[in-house]
Amino acid sequence: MEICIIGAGYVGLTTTAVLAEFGHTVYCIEVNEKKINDLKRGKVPIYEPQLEELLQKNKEKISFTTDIGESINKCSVIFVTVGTPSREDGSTDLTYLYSAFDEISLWLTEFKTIIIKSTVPPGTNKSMSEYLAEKGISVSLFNIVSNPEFLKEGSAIYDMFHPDKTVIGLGNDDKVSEAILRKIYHRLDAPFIVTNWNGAEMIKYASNAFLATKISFINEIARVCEEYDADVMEVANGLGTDPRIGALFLQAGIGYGGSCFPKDLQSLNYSASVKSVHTPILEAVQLINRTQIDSYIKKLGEHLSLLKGKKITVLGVAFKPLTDDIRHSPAIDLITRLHTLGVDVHVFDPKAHLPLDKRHFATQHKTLKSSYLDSEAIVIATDWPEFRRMDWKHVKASLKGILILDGRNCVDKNVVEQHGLVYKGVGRR
Ligand SMILES: NC(=O)c1ccc[n+]([C@@H]2O[C@H](COP(=O)([O-])OP(=O)(O)OC[C@H]3O[C@@H](n4cnc5c(N)ncnc54)[C@H](O)[C@@H]3O)[C@@H](O)[C@H]2O)c1
Ligand SMILES: O=c1ccn([C@@H]2O[C@H](COP(=O)(O)OP(=O)(O)O[C@H]3O[C@H](CO)[C@@H](O)[C@H](O)[C@H]3O)[C@@H](O)[C@H]2O)c(=O)[nH]1
Repeated sequence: MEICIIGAGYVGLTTTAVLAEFGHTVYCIEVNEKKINDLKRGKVPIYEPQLEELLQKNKEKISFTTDIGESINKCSVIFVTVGTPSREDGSTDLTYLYSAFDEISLWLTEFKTIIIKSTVPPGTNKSMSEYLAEKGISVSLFNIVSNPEFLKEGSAIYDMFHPDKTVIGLGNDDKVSEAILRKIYHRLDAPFIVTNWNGAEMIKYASNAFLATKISFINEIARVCEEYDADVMEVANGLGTDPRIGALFLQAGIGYGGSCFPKDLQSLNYSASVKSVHTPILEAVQLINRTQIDSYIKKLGEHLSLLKGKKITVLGVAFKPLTDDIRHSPAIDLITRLHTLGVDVHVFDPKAHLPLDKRHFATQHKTLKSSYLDSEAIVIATDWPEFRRMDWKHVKASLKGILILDGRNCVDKNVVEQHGLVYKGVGRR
């Protein structure tokens, strides 16, 4: 099939690569000219494992362009993958979605299936259908389908090839889109969950809210563990063996971040509140996450007695490993807090960089080893694989202090202690 993908971000580029691998011809349309020029030269603007290789492998089937009209004319299917960020009040900013629909509307002369992959609040697919109708476009010229995406950054390609389900939400009278979606995704071995527009939108928000709840739950349990000489890793292990609970997303740490959980929880909260639905669980999940860094700043203060003027190394800038994405990164929150307290902050991340407006908060090093030379303490803020297997002998010889504060519970406590260093984790004994 010939498919248009609007937006060349994490979701748009992954969808482009995977659908091309499935044999489709893909036109990836993006407003940012620099991104398109880079992509045309084979330069992928984000770091995501396997993405560059898969785009390169399928380059004959992929066109990158800023010209929406020319591409739409060739395609019967349009995926919309533009960003849907949060507004100040927690509501979702749908500006990019509306701008994409404004552009699509100019070229709707033949029937198209418009698939919204962006995460959008309940009611949005319906609103977009009405929006096109209000522009005078006949409803016989389009079907809108909600097809939320569940990939995780750092394993986006794998996740898109191996989803646990494909969710599609259809308009009331839509009898044709399910077959089209099944044809697009013919290579996937996963059940289809077919519901209405609002059902699909809610599945996406409920999924992210539930995952974030698991994380805040285990972080709260970690706080209690610390007071009772219990180890949250052992508790999570025991807890996760119950299949009704499940072992995943029970990793205690300095909190969740990223481009999805923070904004999607706020958005769901907002969608509920405008209908006067009280959501104490969602609020508690966010409160725990907002305050999770506090106790680790306190631990640093207790160990070093005075933080002001001390040299401390933070390992990690990205919100999670295997990505250069820094949106809502807890590592950056931590760096910001330490900078505000007068700490001389030094950082290292294998892929991510501090944003321009926060570059002066810390010295960012090009190598791991140079980042901790003469530091009083190391704080692990992102669980990159290279931090798990650090050369602890070298660390001990290079540090001025002895504290390793593992904000992701990702390094071996015993190995660290064997090297004469002091280990403190999250909810650890
Ligand atoms: N990042 C993830 O891991 C992930 C996973 C699942 C779902 N989602 C959801 O998918 C959506 C996209 O997320 P993302 O992280 O890929 O966003 P992103 O910000 O990385 O990419 C969006 C891209 O769309 C482009 N764009 C905006 N308006 C456009 C227009 N009118 N025409 C063409 N291009 C346009 C932007 O320039 C940008 O490059 C969001 O709703 C997000 O919540 C993201
Ligand atoms: O046990 C855990 C698991 C994750 N995290 C943190 O949670 C955040 C989010 O991690 P993850 O969910 O792995 O990455 P995302 O790429 O944000 O993916 C989430 O958000 C996407 C966008 O909606 C969804 O598609 C995915 O299904 C959903 O997992 C990161 O800061 C992680 O460090 C923890 O603290 N403990």
